[in-house]
Amino acid sequence: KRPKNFPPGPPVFPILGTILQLSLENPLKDFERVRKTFWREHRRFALMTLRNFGLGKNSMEDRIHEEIKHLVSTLEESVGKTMSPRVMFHNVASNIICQVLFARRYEYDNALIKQIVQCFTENTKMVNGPWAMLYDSFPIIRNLPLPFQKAFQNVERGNDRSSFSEDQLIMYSIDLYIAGTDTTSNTLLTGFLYLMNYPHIQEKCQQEIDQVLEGKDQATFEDRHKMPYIQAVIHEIQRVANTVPLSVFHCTTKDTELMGYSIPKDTVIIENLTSVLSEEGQWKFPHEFNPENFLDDKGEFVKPEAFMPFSAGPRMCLGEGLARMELFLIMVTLLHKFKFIWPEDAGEPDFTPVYGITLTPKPYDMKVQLRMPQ
Ligand code: HEM
Repeated sequence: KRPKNFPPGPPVFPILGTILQLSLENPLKDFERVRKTFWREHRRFALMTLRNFGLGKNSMEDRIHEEIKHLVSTLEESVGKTMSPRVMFHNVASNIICQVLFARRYEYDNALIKQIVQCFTENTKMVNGPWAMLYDSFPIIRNLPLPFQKAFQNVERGNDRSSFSEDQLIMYSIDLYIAGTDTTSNTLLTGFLYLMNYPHIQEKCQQEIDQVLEGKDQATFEDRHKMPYIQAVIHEIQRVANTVPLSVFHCTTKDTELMGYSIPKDTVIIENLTSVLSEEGQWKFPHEFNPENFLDDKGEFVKPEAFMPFSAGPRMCLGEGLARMELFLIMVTLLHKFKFIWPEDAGEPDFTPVYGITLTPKPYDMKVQLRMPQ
């Protein structure tokens, strides 16, 4: 039952609540429909300033460059061939966060890391998929042998159960590992999918990189201030990638008043980042891939307030600083060295992502060519 003075919303049915009004496969369109009808006034709240906790700067940059060297040699082995970048980008993001957490990296074909990446990839699709929604909505089914049990098994696999649940440190490390791997890798995958299919944008990036890096052997994060176009492209990639479309679900910890409405303690709050990142009126080209969304008339980089792929507020992504550094250094280094080509036999690109707690591009192949004599 809708509590007294609760914000307006779709009709609620006994027992079922609002579940019939959401597609279990991919509710993003339904949230958009519901937002248009009931939640327009809340937009202001979604436009709060981003806060960046960041991570130690120079040491981080060195770690990222160290990993990029492995990435570059993997790509060099693929020059002239077609390869699938999915596992590779997962490994890169995974190794960078592993360096932070455990001071070590894993070879890209390491069996343990392959298994972990596989488990987390499955879980990010399951966590807000149809079975998870049923799990959340109907506590009575939680002990039944239904497919959501697989998600719990995935988390437990390879760990000693008794110490696993007791050791908070392990939980923190896993949180950071998951948060730092799937997000960055899927953003990179989306980025290269678009750059291959918008070759003029890829070339324009390369021209700017060549100019700024002339005579230097590698990029620094500071170089971003001299690269407004690259900055715009990376931000536009993050905007269209919409990597964490519903952010992380929150919950009110006490009875809350919001714009005159009452929201009781323990209400689930879902942030619709999808709608902010493509909202008409906030973007010059809300529905296309166009770096102009982040450039002013003079070609200078500008960041509209509605750019919030890392969410907002006191619980916003604490890895934003690391993620932005990774995206910049990886994109710049790879575009400097290589040209990425959509294979002739790959057909029309499909930009529609696979829904989960993170959005993932459908698997694709890419062709790699060296740009400069090595
Ligand atoms: C492109 C990459 C990334 C995107 C789009 C992204 C996005 C997000 C979003 C939307 C949230 C939810 C914030 C909220 O609850 O309001 C979040 C939380 C979080 N992210 Fe990221 N993230 C990225 C990379 C990273 C990286 C590299 C790390 C590694 C340290 C990380 C660590 C975290 C953590 C620990 C949280 C939970 C914060 C909390 O609950 O207080 N993220 N991220």
